Amino acid sequence: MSTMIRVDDASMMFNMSSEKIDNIKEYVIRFVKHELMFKQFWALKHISFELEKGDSLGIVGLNGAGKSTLLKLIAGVMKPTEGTVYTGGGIAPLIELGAGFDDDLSAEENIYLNGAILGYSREYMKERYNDIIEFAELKDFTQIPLKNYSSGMKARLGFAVATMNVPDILILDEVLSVGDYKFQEKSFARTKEILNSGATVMFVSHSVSQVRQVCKKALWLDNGEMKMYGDVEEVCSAYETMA
Ligand SMILES: Nc1ncnc2c1ncn2[C@@H]1O[C@H](COP(=O)(O)OP(=O)(O)OP(=O)(O)O)[C@@H](O)[C@H]1O
Repeated sequence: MSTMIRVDDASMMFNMSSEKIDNIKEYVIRFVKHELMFKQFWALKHISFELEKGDSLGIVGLNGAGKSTLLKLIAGVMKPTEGTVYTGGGIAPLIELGAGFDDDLSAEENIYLNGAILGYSREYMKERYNDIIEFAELKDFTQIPLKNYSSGMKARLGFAVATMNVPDILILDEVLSVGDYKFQEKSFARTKEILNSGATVMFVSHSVSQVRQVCKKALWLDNGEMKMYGDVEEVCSAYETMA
């Protein structure tokens, strides 16, 4: 089996300003004078695990436990302060759906723009276009600027674009709770399809039942530390009774 994700003793530290500064001028003066006071905050501490092709890992934990931070390290959005993160394939990070969209452009323009950013040709995107619009259920809204979309419509478009291909690694941060009930079922089914095609999936959700349905393994994060890692049922039951 091939290793798709390897996290080796990764820790993430943020500098938090420890005093309240009300205006930018004072901030700049203090910055230049090296008078800014920072407090070190470790959002993740000594995280290690390894996932192979086809593995699915759910991450559970209370608010602020470090779940999204861990996904951002895997997606390459941030580098760990200490330790290493290895990924072995193309990643579809669904962290903030529609983050790459331009609100002044229509859905059609955004789809082609997104395709271009991801390196796909116009012809290729033309082939995928109808599938994307159909999946997002936006047939009657393709020419409207995204600023006039509801947040659910935007999220649907984001999910449809991000999952138009089966990636090697799929990263989902609370995205199966976007859209209405019907769309949630559809996006859930597509996630299962992607998993069944052999992708490696990392999934963050506050819904423990969704984690159980999607994942084989689970990681319980507690204040940035690995509280428990292993079989999804064991970790989720412990989390439900102890958290
Ligand atoms: N860019 C940042 N700068 C400073 N602190 C940050 C930054 N990003 C995250 N944090 C802090 O790191 C901690 C972990 O945040 P994170 O978003 O990973 O938690 P989470 O488990 O995903 O929480 P939630 O369930 O509420 O979404 C929090 O205390 C948060 O305030």
